[in-house]
Amino acid sequence: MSISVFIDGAAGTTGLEIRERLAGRDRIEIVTLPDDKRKDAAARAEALNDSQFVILCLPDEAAREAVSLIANPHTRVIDASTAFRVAPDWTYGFPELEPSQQAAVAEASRVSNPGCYPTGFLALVRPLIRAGMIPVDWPLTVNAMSGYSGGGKAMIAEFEGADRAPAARPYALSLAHKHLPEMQKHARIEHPPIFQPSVVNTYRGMIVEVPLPLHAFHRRPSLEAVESALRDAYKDSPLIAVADGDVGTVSIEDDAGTDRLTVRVSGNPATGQALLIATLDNLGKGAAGAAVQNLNIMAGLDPVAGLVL
Ligand SMILES: NC(=O)C1=CN([C@@H]2O[C@H](COP(=O)(O)OP(=O)(O)OC[C@H]3O[C@@H](n4cnc5c(N)ncnc54)[C@H](OP(=O)(O)O)[C@@H]3O)[C@@H](O)[C@H]2O)C=CC1
Ligand SMILES: CC(=O)N[C@@H](CCC(=O)OP(=O)(O)O)C(=O)O
Repeated sequence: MSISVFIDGAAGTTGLEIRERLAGRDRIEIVTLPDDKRKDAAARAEALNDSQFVILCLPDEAAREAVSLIANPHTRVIDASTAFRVAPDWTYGFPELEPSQQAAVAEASRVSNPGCYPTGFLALVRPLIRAGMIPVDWPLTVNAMSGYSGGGKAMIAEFEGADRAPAARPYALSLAHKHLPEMQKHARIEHPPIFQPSVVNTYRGMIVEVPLPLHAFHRRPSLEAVESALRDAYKDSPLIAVADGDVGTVSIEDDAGTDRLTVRVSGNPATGQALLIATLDNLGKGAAGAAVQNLNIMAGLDPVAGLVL
């Protein structure tokens, strides 16, 4: 028996990537609307209510509208937007985040797909906070860079249309990026981190970095202990891996074009300063890959079916 999956926003950057991952899959019937109906509220309401699963790849306001159009208890929703990521009645769709999270996603009716930057940040810090290595009241900082597809169709047009697109553009300089509430809530920390991203002139890929002064933590964990805790957290994960050996060089292309996320632990043992680094694809584990992983889990299918490993 197959499942029906309506992709609302299927013509957008994330929607197209989800379609690619679902195309040709057994047991999945993809529902999309013709171009002249894709913003028609009545047509969307019908597809939203007739499908077993819907994946929303829309701006926040349109995602909220889509959820309000669902008038039955059967349709299960995965929302790729920021709209519901800290909503108490939604399940956060990061199956690797906690030992119980995959089971929670499997049962859920409403799943919020994580933001791309929080995916990197949480993969780096949540196991260390859970293990008591990073104190919950520590003022964490995060620096990151993203390919320009992270800003959707509008930013793609901006970078690809410009005579001279910037090589790198730091932003969110007022330290109020929309991902802060999500980072704080799901890391389970007392203060939002200082988060300062940059968009760079490449289509896809991300690097997320968290520096840690291990010498200042009351337990003074070693670099080896930090790496071991992260390795333990992801030992059974098909998508998240902790890199072996010397970190060497890191590039934004490392996991671009895949649904993987790689964690690296670097630093200076003499000073007790660590640098945690995650690479991922903003459109892979940062968006479409995660949405398809959540769909697979909710539908009782192989969690990584259709993903690029
Ligand atoms: N890009 C990324 O790396 C990531 C994106 N996300 C999130 O995923 C969501 C989609 O982002 P992204 O794909 O980048 O954005 P895009 O702008 O590329 O695509 C959004 C799509 O939604 C359509 N749309 C807008 N309003 C409506 C409406 N009322 N009804 C139906 N369709 C509508 C747009 O139509 P039109 O084509 O006419 O503009 C467009 O096709 C956003 O919430 C974003 O924050 C999450 C993680 C990463
Ligand atoms: C480069 C760029 O602009 N990136 C986006 C985040 C992309 C993402 O994670 O999407 P959500 O909007 O769903 O959270 C930004 O910083 O707003």
